[in-house]
Amino acid sequence: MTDSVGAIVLAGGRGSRLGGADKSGITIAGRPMLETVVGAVAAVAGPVVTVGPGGDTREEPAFSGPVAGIAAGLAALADRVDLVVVVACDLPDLDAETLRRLVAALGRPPADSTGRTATDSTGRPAAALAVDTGGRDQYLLAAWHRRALAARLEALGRSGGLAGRPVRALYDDEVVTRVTVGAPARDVDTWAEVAASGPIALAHVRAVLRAGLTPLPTTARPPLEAAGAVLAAPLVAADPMPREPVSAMDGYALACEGPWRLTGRARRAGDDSPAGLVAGTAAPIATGALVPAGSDRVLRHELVEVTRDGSGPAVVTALPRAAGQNDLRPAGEDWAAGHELADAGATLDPALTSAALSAGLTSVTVRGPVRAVVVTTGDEILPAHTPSPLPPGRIRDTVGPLLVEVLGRAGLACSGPPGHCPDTAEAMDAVLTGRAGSATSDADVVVLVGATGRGVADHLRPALDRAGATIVLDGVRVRPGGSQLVAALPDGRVLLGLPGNPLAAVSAAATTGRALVDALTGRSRPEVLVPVPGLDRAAAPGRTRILPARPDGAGGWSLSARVRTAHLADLAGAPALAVVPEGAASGDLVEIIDWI
Ligand SMILES: Nc1nc2c(c(=O)[nH]1)N[C@H]1C(S)=C(S)[C@@H](COP(=O)(O)OP(=O)(O)OC[C@H]3O[C@@H](n4cnc5c(N)ncnc54)[C@H](O)[C@@H]3O)O[C@H]1N2
Ligand code: MOO
Repeated sequence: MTDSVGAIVLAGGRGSRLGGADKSGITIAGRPMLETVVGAVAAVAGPVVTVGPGGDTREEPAFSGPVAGIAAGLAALADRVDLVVVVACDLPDLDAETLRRLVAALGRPPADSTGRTATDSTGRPAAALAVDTGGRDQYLLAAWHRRALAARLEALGRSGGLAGRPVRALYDDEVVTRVTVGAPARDVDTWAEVAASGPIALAHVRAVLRAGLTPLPTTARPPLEAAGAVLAAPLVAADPMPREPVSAMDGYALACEGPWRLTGRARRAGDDSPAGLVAGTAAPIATGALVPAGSDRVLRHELVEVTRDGSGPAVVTALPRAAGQNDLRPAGEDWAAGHELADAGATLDPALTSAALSAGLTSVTVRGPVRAVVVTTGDEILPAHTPSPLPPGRIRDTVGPLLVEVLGRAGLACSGPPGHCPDTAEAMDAVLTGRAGSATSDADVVVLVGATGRGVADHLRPALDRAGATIVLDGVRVRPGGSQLVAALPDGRVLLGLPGNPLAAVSAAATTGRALVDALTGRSRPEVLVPVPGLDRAAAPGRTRILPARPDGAGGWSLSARVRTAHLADLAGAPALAVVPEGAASGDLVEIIDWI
């Protein structure tokens, strides 16, 4: 009789080393890790129980750790099975064969002599535990005799409880056979490990860059000098708005009940007359003028009638429709001193810069603006203004000068015209070590166009190696722009490598360029999501597509189905790029990016 096998897949946890990301949703090699793991498990096990948010069951209490998760999974399996496979959801290389080996090892006496007491009277091990390539136990890749696992959990429950227990505790005092499974036991705990697993999903670019790059230092500057930068601390008003009681309209300042004798001195904006109003009197007042002491109301002149009766002062009477109206803006009507106008992460756009001035701030704490320089590569590239006829095989630079604008929209402030780097190792070394001129050495980010491929003329990767750079991102599962690259240079600059084809360069500048600014400045940025018809036809398997998007004149967007990447003609007249993930279906919302 063969033993029946069930499986517990742990898909909870806080992903603390992943910035709190949900591990099960992380895609490696184009596949969510959870899908890979469940696929492998389903090939060897009958009932499969996933434990975690959105799974079949959850640990009690939530986030109380893997041991509590395994207990919840076992309770859901009940006694339907003899053997239980226990796996974490973060094993992107797991395969069915590895699980079969673990299950098979349960039937044999332990291969290694643990010297511990057997709990199984047959002498078989209680559990078979995977060992990875580094010789480390992988506690969340194992097979168990169900009864042994149940007994072990019960024992742990009695001695200190299951919550927060390290998973290693399951194996203490058990007869465990270790099976060296090697590579399939690799787990993914950090974004660096995600990025090292080959081209990443476009959706992960932001998190990978945030984890792999150091934010720029903060500086305190007057608001106008910080325009375009990102707040590193909340923007807190120093002054109330308005600072003093002022009139919102041209009209009359009034004291107490009317009708009012018009005896007060007229007030203009900028007036600082100390004279007040006595009860029953009025004074003409301009928009923005300080309200005189003693007045408790302002009415715009459309709401009053002014009558002159003989030689006495004119009389101001409120019209019936003035009931309940008051055009006096008390101090602090819009905000009080100490009010938080914007959170850290907000961009000092012209509006927020202006608001900082309204709030009386003389200095704001910011990161950025990120300073960038564009360097094109390729011996075939001639300056954009080169007259015809061009020598055979040469082309004009059709993207460098325009990238400055695209990068600016993404939040990268480019200084000067693009530089050019010939296809030699020495020239590339000079760019990466800052010897290529002050523009490249002063920049926070060097944006390199071309040379991201692995062709005969591409010197970038060997040069990064020689420079001692750390590659943070090498390839994205996106078309166009798949070969893009981001590296941290030892001197603190960041290299953004854009693929050479012009449309790919623009597309990567608009998407990864934005994510790069987010990472370097802590910028927060909401995505713009819109419905787009015909999405299923636009989506492609295996990668995200970036397609030119045009307003359709009826409140929606239409996408270009086909794009050629060697020029920007297909982008002409398209103010946005649409990000169409693999598997996008009609009715889904897609992100659109205003690339220009
Ligand atoms: N064996 C493979 N070859 C290529 C692949 C691939 O997957 N396997 N991908 C292709 C794609 S897609 C792109 S994009 C490029 C990316 O390669 P590079 O970043 O190394 O780009 P270059 O080779 O330097 O240039 C590519 C193409 O673009 C033209 N170019 C470059 N700079 C400019 C410029 N400033 N203005 C106008 N045109 C420019 C250059 O002449 C090339 O024609 O790799 C493909 N190959
Ligand atoms: O980067 Mo290429 O399509 O992706 O032109």
